[in-house]
Amino acid sequence: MNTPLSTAQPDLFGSADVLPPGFVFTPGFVTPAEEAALIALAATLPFAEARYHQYTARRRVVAWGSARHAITGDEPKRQPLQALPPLLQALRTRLGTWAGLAADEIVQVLMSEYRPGTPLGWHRDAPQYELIAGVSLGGPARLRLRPWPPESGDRNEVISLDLAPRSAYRMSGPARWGWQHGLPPVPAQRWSVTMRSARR
Ligand SMILES: O=C(O)CCC(=O)C(=O)O
Ligand SMILES: [Fe+2]
Repeated sequence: MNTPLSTAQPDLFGSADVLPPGFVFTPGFVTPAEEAALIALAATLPFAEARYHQYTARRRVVAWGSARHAITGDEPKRQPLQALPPLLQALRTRLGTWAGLAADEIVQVLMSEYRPGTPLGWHRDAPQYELIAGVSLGGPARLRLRPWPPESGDRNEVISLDLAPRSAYRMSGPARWGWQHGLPPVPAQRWSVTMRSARR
């Protein structure tokens, strides 16, 4: 059956044919043991709320990367990439390989913590970045995507994708530049690790 994007049904979540071009999703990218180790690492990190454009985001983040590549320039706990913990260095190499990047092309690593009930508002990532790749840990989340700018498509055309724990996603091309994304409030504690290359 041919299901239009605007009425994507729950049983189609994760199906590649309903995702925007340039969006790649894969379940089971990390093992439960790797996930547990990353969550244990998170417990040691100095998460803080970050200003995101004009508002303070409710998720808390830790960022590694040069000042030039900070999302907004005012993340409270930004650290150099050389200070990236070994577990995240290994993930940077693996996620980069999966996303088609050399590890050194990834100029920013962001770990985010979403306490239960925390949303992430509609946005496109800052334009100084090109490719975005992320891994989900802990609780589930539903990623929503809508065309951007609005006149480029049907504004009611919202695609939802369940981001299962341990899955990975990658956004480039149209999915990255021609769509916004956001998360409705998460039902349970969740972490994500997102990585970005510099805009070419
Ligand atoms: O938590 C996620 O997987 C999404 C994060 C995101 O969209 C971002 O950091 O820009
Ligand atoms: Fe984003």
